[in-house]
Order: sequence, then structure tokens, then C-alpha cells
Amino acid sequence: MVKAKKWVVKKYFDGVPKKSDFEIVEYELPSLKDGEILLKTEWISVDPYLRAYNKNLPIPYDQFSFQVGVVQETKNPKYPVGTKVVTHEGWCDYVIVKETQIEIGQFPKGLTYKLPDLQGLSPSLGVGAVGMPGVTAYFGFLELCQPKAGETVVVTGAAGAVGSLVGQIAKIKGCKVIGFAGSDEKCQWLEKELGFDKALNYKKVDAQSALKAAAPQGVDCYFDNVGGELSSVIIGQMNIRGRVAVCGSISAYNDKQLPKATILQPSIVFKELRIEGFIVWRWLGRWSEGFTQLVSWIKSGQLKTAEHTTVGFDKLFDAFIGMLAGENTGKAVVQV
Ligand SMILES: NC(=O)C1=CN([C@@H]2O[C@H](COP(=O)(O)OP(=O)(O)OC[C@H]3O[C@@H](n4cnc5c(N)ncnc54)[C@H](OP(=O)(O)O)[C@@H]3O)[C@@H](O)[C@H]2O)C=CC1
Ligand SMILES: CCCCCCCCC/C=C/C=O
Repeated sequence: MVKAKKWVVKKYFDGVPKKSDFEIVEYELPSLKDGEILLKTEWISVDPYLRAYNKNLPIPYDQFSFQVGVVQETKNPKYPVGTKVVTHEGWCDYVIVKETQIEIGQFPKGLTYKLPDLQGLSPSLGVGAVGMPGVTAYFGFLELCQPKAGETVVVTGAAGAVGSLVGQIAKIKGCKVIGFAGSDEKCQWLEKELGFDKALNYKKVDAQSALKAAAPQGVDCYFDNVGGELSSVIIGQMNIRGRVAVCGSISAYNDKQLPKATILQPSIVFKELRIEGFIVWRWLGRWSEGFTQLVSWIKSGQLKTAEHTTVGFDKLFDAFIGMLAGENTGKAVVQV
């Protein structure tokens, strides 16, 4: 018998999540049935959607998220002992899973696949640049923004898991890239390490005039990770037939009521903008195509990956709150 631990959400979050909203539960795992594998978790992801989807599930629920685990015992010949596997089983240290048919609905259940061939890169990338955030950046940006060389791209949440990849993919495609992030250190990293043309600290600058100075020719593509007034300012400076990929609105995830922002209709109409929201599971059937391209860019040095690593299963809550507060540069991950 294997003793396992998991984090359970027992109270709906009210504003910023509290540690007392969670409980760590210990339990014994049963023996394996045919087709099943036992995974020991090595890496667990903390992401903004853990906050955003909190009220979509009945409580108590097991905290969902992506994880990378290694097969300890197996009753599935496709998954021998030692195989690295990505699942969406959440904040637990051991778990029994089956290769699943995904059910897409309000919130999909179950997802298990072999870690892509990372060609020697860290397995932690399986929850980051070569995982769900990676394909969010890849498909969300390329499919919805349709960037062309020479165009100007703006990305918010630019120093985070998704944003840092979007900006670099835009550079690979020959675009001029402007990022907004929450500290001078993050902005320096974006310009000096990742090759952004300009990075602006949204907590310090007047976004309207700073963006005008950075993009006097206007904005063609906007990858929106944060929403709110900053997005209204950016959308107000878009060129005719500009494209906006709406990925998230983290600026309001902890708000009890949706905040007000300047209306967008005049820009949308007179600039003929295309604004489209998406959820990354739209491209689930193409994730492996994205993984292959992302690994290739990372291996060739065209795409840099950064991780903010917290060590310890017991520190999952701290890592989650730290990410929401902006402590991470790159992908926030927990090493179990
Ligand atoms: N549509 C989809 O399928 C998906 C959407 N997403 C969305 O993408 C966005 C980025 O996710 P991800 O890259 O994983 O997370 P990040 O790694 O970017 O981490 C979150 C970051 O959000 C920033 N942030 C926090 N509060 C605010 C605020 N009030 N205003 C502006 N920025 C803030 C912080 O950076 P800073 O220091 O810059 O403030 C923090 O580091 C989120 O909105 C998420 O919900 C992610 C995956 C899939
Ligand atoms: C079977 C589980 C798939 C879960 C996919 C999670 C997608 C996250 C979408 C995020 C949206 C906003 O942040």
C-alpha cells in the first residue's frame, strides 16, 4: 500500500486565496487495476487558472493542475516503470492514473500523456514551455494574432510563463515586441536576455504615453494576459485591422466584482479590430505539433526558458500565492 497526500480546496476563495481555504489530506492508494499506472510526482505547476476556475467546481475538490510524474508500478505495457508522464491530477505526491480519453466540457477531466521527448532538457518544462503554457503561447499567438514580419506586437504579463514565450516567438517571426511587466528587474530581463525591443513597468509608467513613445507607428497585434484598463489603453493604440488574442485577465482574478475599464467599442469599430478569446484545449489535438516546434526552438537557443522553482510539496500554497503576486520570472513550478 502506498500512502499519498493531496491538497483539497475546502472553501471557495474570497479575494486572495488563503491557506485555510485548503487542507492536506493523507490517504492510502489501492492496488493497481489493469491498464493503470502508479506515478510519483516530481514537478507540480501553479498557474493563474487555478484561481480563475475556483468557483466552477463544487467544493470540496482536489486542487487540479498539471504535473510531471514518473511511473513506479505499472499494469499498462505502454507505460513501463521509469516512464515520465504528464497528467492533470493536481497537487498530489502519488497518484494512480489510466491513459484517458479527454472529456471536453465546462472544465475537462483527465489528461495523461507521455512527457514529450525533451532532448535532455529539464522534465519541469513539461508543465511549462513544453506543456500547457507553451502551447497557449504558441497556438494562441500564432493562430489568433497571425503576426507578419515588421509588425508591432504588444504582450502583457510579459515576464511570465506564457508572456515570455509569446514575446520571443514574435521576435522569431520578425516582429517588433513591446512587453509590459510588473518590475524593473523583469523589464531588464526582457530587454537584455530575451531580446524584447522595449519593456515597460506597468506599475510605474503612464501606459498611454509610454506606449505611444515605444510604438509611435501603432500596435498590430496584442496578446492580452491581464485585461483591465491597461488592455483598454493598448487596444486604443491599435492600427487598422489589428488582432487581439485574449488569453487571460489576471488583473481581476482576485477581485470580488469585475472592475470597470474604458469601453473598447470605438476602437473596435473604427479600427476594424479582431478580438478573440480562447482556451488552449481548443488545439488539444495539435499540442504535440506545438511541443515539437517549442523543443526545437529551445534547443537551437532561439527560445529561452526561465523557471521560478519552489521546493517542497508543503510549499505549494506559498508558490501559488507568490505567482499571483508576481514573484515569478518565467514559469512558476514546484519540485516535490
Ligand atoms: N486562455 C488559456 O487557455 C490560458 C490562459 N492563461 C492565462 O495567461 C495569463 C498568464 O498566465 P501564466 O503565464 O501561466 O502566468 P504568469 O507566469 O504570467 O504568472 C502570473 C503573473 O501575472 C502578473 N500579475 C499578477 N497580478 C497582476 C495584475 N494585477 N496586473 C497585471 N499583471 C499581474 C504577475 O506578473 P507581474 O510582475 O508582471 O505583475 C505574475 O507573475 C493568465 O491570465 C492566465 O489565466 C494561461 C494559460 C492558458
Ligand atoms: C484535462 C485538463 C485540461 C486542462 C487544461 C487547462 C487549460 C487552462 C486554461 C486556462 C485558462 C485561463 O487561465
